[in-house]
Amino acid sequence: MQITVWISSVSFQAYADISFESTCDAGKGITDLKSALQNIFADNLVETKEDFLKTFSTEANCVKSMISDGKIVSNGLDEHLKVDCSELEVVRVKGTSMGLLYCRLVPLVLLLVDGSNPIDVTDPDWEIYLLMEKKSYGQDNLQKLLGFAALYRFFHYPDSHRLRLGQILVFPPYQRKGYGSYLLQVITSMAVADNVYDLSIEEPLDSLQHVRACIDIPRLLSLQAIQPSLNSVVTRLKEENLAKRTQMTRFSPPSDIIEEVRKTLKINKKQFLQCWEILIYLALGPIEKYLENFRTVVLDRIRADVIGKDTGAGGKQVLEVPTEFDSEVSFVMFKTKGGGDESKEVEIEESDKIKQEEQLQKLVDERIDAIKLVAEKVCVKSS
Ligand SMILES: CC(=O)SCCNC(=O)CCNC(=O)[C@H](O)C(C)(C)COP(=O)(O)OP(=O)(O)OC[C@H]1O[C@@H](n2cnc3c(N)ncnc32)[C@H](O)[C@@H]1OP(=O)(O)O
Repeated sequence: MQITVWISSVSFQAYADISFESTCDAGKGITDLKSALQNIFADNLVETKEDFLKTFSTEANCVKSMISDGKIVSNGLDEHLKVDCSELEVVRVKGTSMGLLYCRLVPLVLLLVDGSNPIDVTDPDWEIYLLMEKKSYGQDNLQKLLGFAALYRFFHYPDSHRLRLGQILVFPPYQRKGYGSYLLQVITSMAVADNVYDLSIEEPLDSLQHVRACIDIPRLLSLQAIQPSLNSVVTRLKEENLAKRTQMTRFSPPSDIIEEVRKTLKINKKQFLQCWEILIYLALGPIEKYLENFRTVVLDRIRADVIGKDTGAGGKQVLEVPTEFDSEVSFVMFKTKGGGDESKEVEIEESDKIKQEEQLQKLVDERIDAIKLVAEKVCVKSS
């Protein structure tokens, strides 16, 4: 059996072409493909190929009409971009028009955004940002939708808002051409212009985190306020030998700098701490001489994040332990020797310690690889 699903890049309606040589019950009943497809595509599934083909003309202007009350938010962006932004436009839509359009995009969210659930289109605090290509094709002044991002606006006491990006998708034919970076840059600039409290991203995948860091690092590099703290960390790392340290050292930025970064660039603390490591890496360049010290900084931070959490209660401690499997379900429970809060000593087998240390080292390697990728990209951009 072969199932080919066609999705129109004009109307986002779909047609499923199902072909098979024969049917065979084998006592288990015949799988109801229609309801399985319906769960994903809902009303977007067109019954016949003929009707599907017709939608290319009947629905040619559907996106345009659904976003007619949208607001263009991309004007005035002047960053270095891989794409020609004169042909692009980001349009913000909310309310009913957003709901109508988003319902057409839900199948793509379910199929292409890992672990994502559709947003609640009846909640007025959701807004979507559509990445449109303005180019006209021949006589037709079609607007092509290349991707979108869904953002939630939270109230922040007493008089501000926080923006949280819940979903971003650049449609497969347009991925890795710089469109995702463009869309995220527009959203970032808008967060600054609107003076929101901060901009965060809900459980970003590594690929998105990379794009985000490539945007935030140049912005941070041009913020003078962070330089003195960064220089003092870098000087210490160049002068000290951390292999001889007697206790874990944190090289985090001071809290007033974290606050300044949030206020000026709308980068939240979690993201700034991620970027801080990349900034240190860049400032240590050429890194080879200081790589061991840098590894120690990353190791200590990861160790504190993963193991340092004091979750003990009633003599028990639950430690998150990274594994090859789903990180959310990987943990170990220890019982403290004293049975009370006063004792933090845990009964931990020597072999477990070795395993844990290996896993930590693996996380450090992965993190340093990710940092290198961003550093290379940022250096190419600025040269
Ligand atoms: C909160 C969430 O929504 S998390 C889920 C994020 N969304 C998804 O995963 C859906 C599928 N993916 C996408 O829609 C897109 O690939 C996005 C949104 C992640 C990025 O958009 P793109 O237009 O592809 O990004 P762009 O072309 O600007 O890429 C910038 C860099 O990111 C890196 N990158 C992009 N995709 C990937 C990937 N899948 N794996 C590793 N690196 C990647 C590349 O290094 C790329 O640039 P380079 O090739 O020039 O080095």
